[in-house]
Amino acid sequence: MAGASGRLAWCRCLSAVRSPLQVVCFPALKLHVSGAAMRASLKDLENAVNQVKLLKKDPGNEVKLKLYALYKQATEGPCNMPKPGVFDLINKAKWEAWNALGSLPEETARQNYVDLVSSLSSSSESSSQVKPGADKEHAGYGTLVVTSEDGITKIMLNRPTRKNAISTQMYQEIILALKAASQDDSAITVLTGNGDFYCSGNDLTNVTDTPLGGIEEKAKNSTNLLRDFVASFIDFPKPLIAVVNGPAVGIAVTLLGLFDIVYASDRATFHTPFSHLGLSPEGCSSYTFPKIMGPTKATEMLTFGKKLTAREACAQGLVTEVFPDATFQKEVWTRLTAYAKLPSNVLRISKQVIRNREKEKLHSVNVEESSIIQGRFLSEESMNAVMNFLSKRAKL
Ligand SMILES: CCCCCCCCCCC/C=C/C(=O)SCCNC(=O)CCNC(=O)[C@H](O)C(C)(C)COP(=O)(O)OP(=O)(O)OC[C@H]1O[C@@H](n2cnc3c(N)ncnc32)[C@H](O)[C@@H]1OP(=O)(O)O
Repeated sequence: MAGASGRLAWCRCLSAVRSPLQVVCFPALKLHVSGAAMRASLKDLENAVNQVKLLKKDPGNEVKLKLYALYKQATEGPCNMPKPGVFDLINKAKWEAWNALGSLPEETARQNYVDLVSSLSSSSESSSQVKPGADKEHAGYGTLVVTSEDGITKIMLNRPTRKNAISTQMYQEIILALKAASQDDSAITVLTGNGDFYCSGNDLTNVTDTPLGGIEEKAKNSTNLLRDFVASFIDFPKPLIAVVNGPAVGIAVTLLGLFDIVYASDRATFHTPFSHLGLSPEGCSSYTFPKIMGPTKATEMLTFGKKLTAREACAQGLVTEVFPDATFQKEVWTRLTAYAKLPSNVLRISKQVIRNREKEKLHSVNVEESSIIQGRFLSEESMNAVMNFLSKRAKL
């Protein structure tokens, strides 16, 4: 176990390996209006920030630094940070890019940011499958696209450039989207991913923003969030269907045991590398997986990280049916549209008859797994594994 000071150093180290694009992609928009005469509006800036997330091609470090600097200048004004030390290469590069903008007015920085993103977007076709402005789209989500149509509420994970990794914001938004879907008039609810992945699991950079209370508080907050997140799947009252459009990793796989139907493209794979990350099973998988596939197959997956193809996952009962990737979307949505025409009350009732007697057990498993994983977050094994991942992806 690392000591408290070791943990603090570790957190600082993690912050240092964030790439500029990451900072540009996931800023909490702390905007303040600084004048009436603006060209690009605050909304334009927000839209541009969202557009960056959909860029298909990595724009390269130079452009990422430029975006970072313009965003900081547009939202906070001239560089106000002490210069990082010589060995803090990434933060130093970011500081230099921001500082180089001198006293450039915030409005100009905002306009330059919007122009730069617009030029990048026109040269890089968006990888989104989302039809912008689809009229049944629910507004207000930053990491999801939620639509309701033909009796189906579709919750689409929408961070394709991060393989739909689940950031803290995405955990919170999924909880909200499930709550809303449980109360809307759709008959069924679908979870799927935008782009080539279904979901790459927990966003491993979730650990980098450590609160004042330190890593212990972070682990406690994260565990509470994880527990509430999983509970919202356990409690979901109507048929919940996973449309697994590509590879699934970690918590995106374990949760499948709580879905009512799982349809997968034959391109999908199912991988839970918990031991490699020093983590223990979550999402009630320590209970649902042995029930679904038997304890030995569950152990191969959850303890030894064996990756399954879609057909293997189907043979083991984790997946309901596998479709060829070329016809996956068409076949699945045709099927689901027909299912959603069934009377919605009886769909709810049937789900509850099938699932309710397990609910109490699932909640107690969730609480137990969350408490065990809280200890794992703080373990050296887990910290080292996350550090390795983040160091490898730091490109500066
Ligand atoms: C102490 C507090 C802790 C807070 C925790 C919150 C509570 C919940 C915890 C739940 C327990 C854990 C559950 C899990 O889900 S464990 C599994 C986590 N996921 C992974 O280990 C996958 C990691 N990613 C990969 O292995 C590969 O990226 C992947 C196979 C998914 C794709 O490989 P590919 O080569 O096709 O693509 P890239 O690697 O180039 O990926 C593109 C960019 O996306 C970034 N990426 C991908 N996955 C993640 C991820 N999970 N987290 C963060 N970022 C991710 C990747 O780094 C690339 O970014 P860059 O272009 O900037 O390099």
